[in-house]
Amino acid sequence: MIDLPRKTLFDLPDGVIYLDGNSLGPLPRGAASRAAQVITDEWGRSLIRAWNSAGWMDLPARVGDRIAALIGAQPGSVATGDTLSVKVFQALDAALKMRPDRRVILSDAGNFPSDLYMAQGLARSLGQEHELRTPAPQDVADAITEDVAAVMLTHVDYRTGRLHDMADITARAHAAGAVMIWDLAHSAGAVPLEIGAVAPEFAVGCTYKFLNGGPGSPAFIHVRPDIVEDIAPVLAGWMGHAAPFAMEPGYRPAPATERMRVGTPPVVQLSLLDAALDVWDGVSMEVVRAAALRLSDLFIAEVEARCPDLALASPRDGAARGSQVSFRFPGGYAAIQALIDRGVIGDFRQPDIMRFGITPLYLDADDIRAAAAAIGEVIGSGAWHDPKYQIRARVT
Ligand SMILES: Cc1ncc(COP(=O)(O)O)c(C=O)c1O
Ligand SMILES: Nc1c(O)cccc1C(=O)C[C@H](N)C(=O)O
Repeated sequence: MIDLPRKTLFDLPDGVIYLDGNSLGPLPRGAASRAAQVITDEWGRSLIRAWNSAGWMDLPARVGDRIAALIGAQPGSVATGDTLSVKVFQALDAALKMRPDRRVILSDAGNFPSDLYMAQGLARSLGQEHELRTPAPQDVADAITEDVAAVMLTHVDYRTGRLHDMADITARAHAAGAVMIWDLAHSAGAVPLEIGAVAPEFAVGCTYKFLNGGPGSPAFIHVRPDIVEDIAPVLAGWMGHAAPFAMEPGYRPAPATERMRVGTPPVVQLSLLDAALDVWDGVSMEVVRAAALRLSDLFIAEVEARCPDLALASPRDGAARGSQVSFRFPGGYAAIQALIDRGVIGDFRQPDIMRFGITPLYLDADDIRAAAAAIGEVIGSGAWHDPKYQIRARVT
């Protein structure tokens, strides 16, 4: 088993402590050279022949199997491609069609906006007969009533890092006759997952956060193998067809989860992701999780000792927290800008959340102490009051 951290596998700029891998993972060294090879050799020299000669055609399924291993799902049960928002839409449409007599989509008020927007858009396209319920995250378990068609939740809350009890909620959903969809955006590569054992009907996620696949890297969708053959995909694209190159006029779904593919795979991004996944070789998710909890507890203690004005927004109990730590602070936006100026990169989420990703693949205790010291300096000195830190960037 390989020890952590694995900093040498990442190309991080000097002088930066990166606490934003929960939004965009850093560049794995192997990914840059693989991109060069795919672009220059495969695309440049092999041209269209590369679909066969460089294995581009098999890439989506191969990468899907590597993700399946990281989320505890069966080989062949994960398809890759598109964006997470698209995968949410596909999963929710399939879930609603599995429960045609029910009209309620249950999510929570902390869910990522795109997931909620997708549910709203889908409901509109289905004639506005469905109701989207969004109780507070801690009230979801009790809100799973027998009129719920689909429970659609993000496992780790993007703002607070609060973790839903996946096994308990899935069991409750199934007991109530509802279909379960988990969004693993902030879980895949962050916490150990046993999707096969927990057995939700669907799990979706992105690969540019803790899986370090790069900006815009493809999303994934897992469909439980025993239901997949009954799914008629709403986005019936040719790459989800049983025989794409037969060019038949009518759609016939591919066997198994491959039917959730839509169009041409993003070959360069998939190749980058494939290379990025090498950093997990020989790494146990349990070891990553234990290290993340140690580092997170240290971070909380160090920040709280220096900054009484920052209020912990994440659960104090590590078992109830994903791989991020968030604090509430009214001047949070400016404080994050001041920290970025000092080489400590975290991010801000409305209305007052300072958010820090804890990623043991490339962070150690010295980084955590240095980051906490910088936070103490920015808050304690009042440096965040500087007008230059109040200017809002387009992407925050
Ligand atoms: C929980 C969650 N769901 C959905 C999304 C949207 O993903 P995408 O922009 O890849 O569609 C994100 C992040 O952007 C997210 O954090
Ligand atoms: N996908 C992003 C993007 O294209 C630009 C900026 C940020 C993102 C993110 O992924 C945000 C992220 N889902 C979050 O938890 O806030």
